[in-house]
Amino acid sequence: MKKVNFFDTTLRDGEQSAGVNLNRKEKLEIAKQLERLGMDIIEAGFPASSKGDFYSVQEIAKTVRNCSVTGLARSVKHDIDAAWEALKDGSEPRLHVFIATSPIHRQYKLKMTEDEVIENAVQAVQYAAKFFPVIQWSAEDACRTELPYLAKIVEKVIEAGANVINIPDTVGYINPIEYGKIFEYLKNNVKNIDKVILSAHCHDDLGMAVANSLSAIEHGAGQIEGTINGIGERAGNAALEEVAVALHIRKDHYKVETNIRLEEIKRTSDLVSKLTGMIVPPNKAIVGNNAFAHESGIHQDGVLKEKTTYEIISPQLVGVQTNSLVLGKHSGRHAFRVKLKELGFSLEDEAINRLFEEFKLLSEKKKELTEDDLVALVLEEQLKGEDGTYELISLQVNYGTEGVPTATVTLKGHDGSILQEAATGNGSVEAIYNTLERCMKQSITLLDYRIQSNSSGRDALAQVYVKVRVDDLEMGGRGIAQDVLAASAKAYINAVNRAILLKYTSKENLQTTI
Ligand SMILES: CC(=O)SCCNC(=O)CCNC(=O)[C@H](O)C(C)(C)COP(=O)(O)OP(=O)(O)OC[C@H]1O[C@@H](n2cnc3c(N)ncnc32)[C@H](O)[C@@H]1OP(=O)(O)O
Ligand SMILES: CC(C)C(=O)C(=O)O
Ligand SMILES: [Mg+2]
Repeated sequence: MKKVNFFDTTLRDGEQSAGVNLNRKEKLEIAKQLERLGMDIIEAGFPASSKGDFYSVQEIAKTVRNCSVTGLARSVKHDIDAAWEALKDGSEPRLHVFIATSPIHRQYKLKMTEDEVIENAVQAVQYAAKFFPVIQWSAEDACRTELPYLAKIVEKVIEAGANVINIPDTVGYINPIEYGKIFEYLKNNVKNIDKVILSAHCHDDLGMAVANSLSAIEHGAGQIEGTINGIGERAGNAALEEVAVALHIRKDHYKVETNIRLEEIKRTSDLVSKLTGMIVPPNKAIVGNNAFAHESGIHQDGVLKEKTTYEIISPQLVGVQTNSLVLGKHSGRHAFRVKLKELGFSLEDEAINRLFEEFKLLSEKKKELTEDDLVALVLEEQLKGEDGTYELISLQVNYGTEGVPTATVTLKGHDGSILQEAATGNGSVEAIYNTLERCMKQSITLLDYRIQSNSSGRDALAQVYVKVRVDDLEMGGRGIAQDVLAASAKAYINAVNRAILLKYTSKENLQTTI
């Protein structure tokens, strides 16, 4: 099977992402991980561009031994000299020299004629060949270059000693069919093209970088350039992890192999994201947090019955521990039941059905329900199951910075009677507790009150723990609700109910602490 080389430019083109700046240590750490990932070539930087880049490239070239390390240079002696100095101690020093070939770049940027660009490119390659065993030459903006001219300059640089010819889509302009045609054209119109490796370097301005890279492979490219997570100048480069996994999953179609150790992908992505500060969108293919998450009931049911119904990539293949069934408003009973079991609850069907209804109601209010939310739901259900004396029917709190907080509570008593009271307090919680005390006609002392968010986010459930003394008995109670005041009321009622139960029914098995 034909082998395709992977050329990673996370540390060069990737670092050209607006706002990204990696120091030497960070670059080295990423380079080592790229080596573990099985990259064939690492473009470690642009040595002539700054002292920092020079020393980073040098250190990476000296450290990384299992892949070829390269550095970028313009077609000027100074850049090539700097690259040689930085790379000469590497295991396979390789130069990446480039010049723009498109009419727009020739005319406006370089201010050179067609012939001057060719002369410049040839001289640069000839000069570099004195030092470097391997030279990659790139036609910047190749995809907006006249094809006969592109073929002409490629032929000349091959003659001058280039070993790899890169056809970049510098501005992300091309589409897969057109890109394939460029490779075909060069194969048919350039002398000695079969003596070099053709390379693809795609940008994602129109969202086609990965598709274009795959098309290049179909049309003879032996090397693919890109970055981890697709970071890079403007909209970024082709995401190498996507190309690698596409080649693996669709081996039947592409029929090529690579050195990439797919199980290192997630780790590499996480590291690059952490060190560059470029956050991976949740829906990003392969490495996004949602890439292996199923939210809708029908999909979850399918995946539970047979993973391949909705998973073409196994998460473990790319180093993700497991897929996940995210419970939200689109989820169904199958996934709900499995999740509860995973959390250690063995519940009767009836309880599950009851909980599922509550879960659906809650999921209307909350985007995603976390495991903590589910535990809270079950515990809440279990609290309800206790044969308590009081049950909260309704709660109304009046609070304003200028007024006195007032609470109105309706409770159902042990005999089914409805109790309604109102009272004030220094704060809303105190007003609620004063009102409850009045409803319950007991002397209750609040000993402890703790509140915590059950998960993260604005819509997290509130969990309140209280400790009360009813007569001489101390008892803990817990309440969970979306609103902190409702959770506070529930916790208080729960504690009192437990104290009463313990006192009058001698339920020894009731826990006194929570
Ligand atoms: C498509 C790409 O990603 S190419 C790589 C882009 N990466 C970078 O530019 C990052 C690093 N760059 C830098 O640090 C700086 O641009 C440097 C150090 C390379 C050059 O800085 P300066 O000398 O101040 O030049 P500046 O960047 O303003 O302009 C670039 C010059 O290089 C010329 N140039 C651009 N590409 C090439 C090339 N391949 N070969 C020769 N000259 C080139 C431009 O025409 C311009 O020349 P001019 O000064 O005669 O007009
Ligand atoms: C330097 C070249 C290869 C480049 O990054 C581009 O053209 O996008
Ligand atoms: Mg680029």
